[in-house]
Amino acid sequence: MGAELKISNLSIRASGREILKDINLSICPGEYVNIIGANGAGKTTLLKAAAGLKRPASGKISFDGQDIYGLGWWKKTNLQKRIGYIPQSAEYNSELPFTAGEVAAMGRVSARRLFERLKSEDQACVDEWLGKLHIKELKNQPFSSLSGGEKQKVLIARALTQNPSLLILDEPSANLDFYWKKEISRLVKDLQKALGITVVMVSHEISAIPQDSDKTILLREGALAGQGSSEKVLASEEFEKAYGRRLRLSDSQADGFFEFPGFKAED
Ligand SMILES: Nc1ncnc2c1ncn2[C@@H]1O[C@H](COP(=O)(O)OP(=O)(O)OP(=O)(O)O)[C@@H](O)[C@H]1O
Repeated sequence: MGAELKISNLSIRASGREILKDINLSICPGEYVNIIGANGAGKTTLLKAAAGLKRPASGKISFDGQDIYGLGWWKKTNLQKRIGYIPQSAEYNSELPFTAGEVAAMGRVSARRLFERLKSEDQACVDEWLGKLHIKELKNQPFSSLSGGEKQKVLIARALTQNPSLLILDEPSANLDFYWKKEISRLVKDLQKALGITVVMVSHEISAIPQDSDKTILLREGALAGQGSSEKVLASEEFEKAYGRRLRLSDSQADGFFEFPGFKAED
């Protein structure tokens, strides 16, 4: 079952600067939400705050009605176990000497106490997800030797073995080729449908936004510049202000994703 996320009057400061300004958002259980915005708009900061990793200067983030930053550390840590967070690829150390199976199994560690050995059912859970993501044959391969798309799948497996009710992904398609960009988004969309989990994904690629997403959120210079259906947000004046380019949606695409060729830049 997906989690509900409510963000009220959220402001975040760093180095004396306000990098998120008075953000108000409501994400319903089981929704698939895209976050877009130009470089530096505040997308990663928003995701980190939602994952319990960046304390607000003011405002509140509620996860299923619980104020994340109002909880004591024990309750907060337990709540965070229900959040699968996949950071930007630049933030994980791909040279770590682990196999793909070991990285995926890290998600199960959160279900156990520190230093407690994983049980056979944990291993079965890891195998199950590696199988569902079609990467079982990579289990004993060093993580560092995997391709970008394979690494992303392993990190998704790690998040899913945690059995999350909220999956947060920060540009999972970055540095991936055209095929993998869509493949990762399609995979996450299928998982959201099948498991009913809430998904919040930052994407720089319009072609990685599924047309049947529930909502797209546009950030500009740390502020909320738009939210609603993807069609509405991508065709909005606010989008033009954020990206300096106006897009007009033309025919929808047969494969269920927006395509750059599906947009026509207006002169
Ligand atoms: N710890 C910090 N100290 C100072 N400034 C920060 C800090 N963290 C983030 N910022 C600034 O806040 C702004 C938003 O950063 P953030 O990483 O959230 O943007 P983003 O929208 O995810 O960008 P990108 O698309 O480039 O990944 C940027 O200008 C960044 O330099």
